[in-house]
Order: sequence, then structure tokens, then C-alpha cells
Amino acid sequence: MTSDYNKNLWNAVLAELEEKVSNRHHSLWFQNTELISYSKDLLTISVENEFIQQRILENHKQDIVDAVFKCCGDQPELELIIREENKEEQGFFDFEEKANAYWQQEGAKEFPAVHANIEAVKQRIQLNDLYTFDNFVVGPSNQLAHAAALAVANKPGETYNPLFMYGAVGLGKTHLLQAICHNILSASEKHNIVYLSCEEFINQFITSVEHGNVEGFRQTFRYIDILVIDDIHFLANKERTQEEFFHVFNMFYNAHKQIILSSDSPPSEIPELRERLVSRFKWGLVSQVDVPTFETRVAIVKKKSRLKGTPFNDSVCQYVSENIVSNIRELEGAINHLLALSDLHKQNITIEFAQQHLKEVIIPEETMIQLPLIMNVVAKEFNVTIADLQSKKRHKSIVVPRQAGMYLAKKLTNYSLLEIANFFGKRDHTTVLHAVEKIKDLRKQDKDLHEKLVDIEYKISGTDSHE
Ligand SMILES: Nc1ncnc2c1ncn2[C@@H]1O[C@H](COP(=O)(O)OP(=O)(O)OP(=O)(O)O)[C@@H](O)[C@H]1O
Repeated sequence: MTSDYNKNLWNAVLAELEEKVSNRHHSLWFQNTELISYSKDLLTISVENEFIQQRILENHKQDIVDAVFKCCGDQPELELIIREENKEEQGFFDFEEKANAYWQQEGAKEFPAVHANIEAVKQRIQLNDLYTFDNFVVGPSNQLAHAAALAVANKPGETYNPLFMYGAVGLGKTHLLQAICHNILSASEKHNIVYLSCEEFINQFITSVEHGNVEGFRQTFRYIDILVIDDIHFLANKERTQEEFFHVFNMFYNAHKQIILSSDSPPSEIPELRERLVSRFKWGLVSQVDVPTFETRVAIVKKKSRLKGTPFNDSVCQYVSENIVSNIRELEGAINHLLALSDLHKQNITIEFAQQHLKEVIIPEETMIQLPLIMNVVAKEFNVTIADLQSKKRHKSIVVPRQAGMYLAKKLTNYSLLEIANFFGKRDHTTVLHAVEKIKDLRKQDKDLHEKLVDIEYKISGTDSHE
């Protein structure tokens, strides 16, 4: 067929469509469409972007088929493709502009910017290809969480809703969350999954407040089938966002749409979390991801080293697993460390090689500075009690020593943020991050504090604590 024929045919179809489609829709959706190819079996039309593609498919597919039939007596399948040159440039704002224009004309009954947001979120999902069920080692510490994740991945919205997974840092929660997303997406690309960190959810909400568009933010979630939020404990103390999340949660739950959440602690231990959210988070299944056993760690080292192209032998796997106990991210760090050094020195990773080089990342338990020692010295030097340091007291005379203790614990030990937080009576690992930043700042401004920290560090480890 010549391009003139295509052009004429499409003009005729568009004219037919004018009968069926309101002027407003006609110019919004069909203005920049083009007939790319035509046979009696397939009609291919190009459109500007995915938003328009979706609107036409949802609302006007049959209109087009009917119009084509009227024009030439054929009933081809309809295919809408996005114009090649637009694919790259098409960003969120492009979609949003269109969607907002449409919405303004349509009135408030629908908010198509959701499509824009879905696209934006999809672009951001960026799942890690390695975080699949196949690459996840199952052991007693994560068996239930893994089984629940698989069940949800196979039947979203039908088994455990919400699925709430919690555990300390680096134990595989994100891996499982993403494995669910991979599975659902590979079964059907039709599912609109949104995978957000809690911080992203909070930021998006704040932006919508700033732009006076909270309703739009809410409506965004109406078009999503599966909502996955990592690190939901960041909702702690954020009252307005909790309120908003409550609405979003209800919308999903009532529509039998799947909600999947991860957190560093169980719902009832997330500080300052509204009771109605706590109870909702428990409606489905709350499942812990715990510290892996020795055998699981060995299996993880085997699998990870194989995936990285250099399988470690049994004795190396065991050595690494005996020495790195509480965090799989650190286990992976040790594997990477050995791989990098073996590459650098052009040596095989034998047990001797591992013993020699892992010294740099492993601190033997007996020589590791222990948290009670730090607590004792800090309490003495700041003239407070250990009970004060572990209390919830918020007076400055207690808060600064407590933050100094966390700061030193982070600096001088290998304990995880959560372990340090727990030791100082806190539940959230971000408290430690905050304390570290705070003390770093304070010691720059406060000479006395700086000197006290130098002194304490010397007493703890015999070294200076200059930043
Ligand atoms: N059971 C497992 N099998 C294989 N790899 C695992 C397993 N558990 C964790 N990992 C790996 O450990 C690393 C850290 O896991 P992940 O990021 O999922 O932890 P997390 O619990 O989400 O931590 P955080 O709370 O810090 O976000 C990842 O590389 C992940 O692939």
C-alpha cells in the first residue's frame, strides 16, 4: 500500500470517528495519530505516547474498528504503537501535562495523571535482576517469609494481605520484595505494580501537599494493582503521611489488591505508629526474616560466589560463614572483598588466602570492642547513668551523651545500626544515623565536646578520635 493510500484511509477513518467521539476527545487523542501500515488483518497506528495509547485502547478501540469497516469493509486487528522518536523523550511531565489537560476538561470524575504517575513509577522500579526467588537461599531463618512471598507472588491479593515482612538490616527483605515483583511481572505485564521505598512515598506525598494536589496523589493509587513499600518503618513519627497511607491502605485492601510491606521491626514496635495502622498491618501475615543459621550462611556464600562466576570451595565458604554472622550484606561484602583481591593478586581463593585477607574485614569477637564497654565509659565521662543512656529521656543532658555513645559505637565497632539502636533502647536504626550526623556536627562547633570524645575514645580503644 502506498503512503498516500494510508493517509487517505486514515483521514476517512478519522472523519468517521468524528461521528462517534466527542470533539474534545477527538482532538485530544487522535490529533497526532498516523496510519503506519494496513492489511486486512492488521491496522497499525502510531500515537504520541503511552498515555494516549492507553486511552484509545480503553475507550475507542471498537470505534476505530467500526470506522475502518465502514471505510473499506475490513475488520483488521488494531495495533497502537508509540512513535519511535517520542519513546526516549517521553517523560513524566509530558504525560502529566496531557493528563492534567484532560482532567480539567473532564471534571473531577477521573484523574488520568495516574497513568503518568504509573509510568514514572515504572521507570523508577528498576528491580535488581539478581533479587529473584531462584537466587534466594531458604533456611529456618526465612522459611516462612519466603513461603509467604511465593504464595503472594503466585496469587496476589488472594492469600496474605497485607504481607508484612520485618527483620534487621541486610537479611533479605528487599530481595524477597523484589522477587515477588519479578514473579508477578513475568507472569503478566498487565499488573500495575508500584514498588516504592517509604521515603519515596513520603516525598511524593509532601510534593502533592506543596502543589495542593493531595487528591491527585490519592487517585494515583486507584489504578495500581499491587503496592510494595520497602522500609515502612520510616512512617514513624510522620503523622500526616500516616494518615494518607491509611487511606491508600484502605483503598487497596477494600479492592482486594495486594499490599506488601517491609520494616525493620514488627508493626507494634514501629515508634509512634497510629494504632489503626498497627492493627491493619497485622490483618494479613506478619513474618520475620531472622539472622541466618551457619548452614544457611554457607549455602548463601556458595550461591553468591557461584553467581559471581568464581565458586568458593567448601572450606572457604565455611570460613567466611563462621566469621560473618549477623548480616548477609556483610557476608556479600566479604565475598566481594576476596574476589577483588584474588583478581588483583592473580591468586586462587584458597582457605589460606581467605584467612589472610578476611582479617581486614573481620574483627575477631574477642578483640572487638563491646557495646557495654562504650556505654560504661560514656556514662562515666558524661556523668550520667547507664539507665539514663538506655531510657527514653529527651533532656539535652541525656540526649547528647546517648548520641555520643551511638556515634562511638558506630565508629568503633562492627555492630549493625539496629543492634546499636537496640542497645541504646531505640528501635529504629535511623536513630543511630541521626546521632552520628548530630555528633559529627556538634564536635565541630563544641571544643569541649570534641575533647571529651577524644578522651573517651582513647579510654575505649587506646586511639585518638579525631575526625
Ligand atoms: N536468603 C538469602 N539468599 C541469598 N541472598 C540473600 C539472602 N538474604 C539476603 N541476601 C542478600 O543480602 C543482601 C542484602 O539483602 P537485602 O537488601 O534484601 O536486605 P534488607 O533486609 O532489605 O536490608 P535493609 O533493611 O538494610 O534494607 C542482598 O544482596 C541479598 O541478595
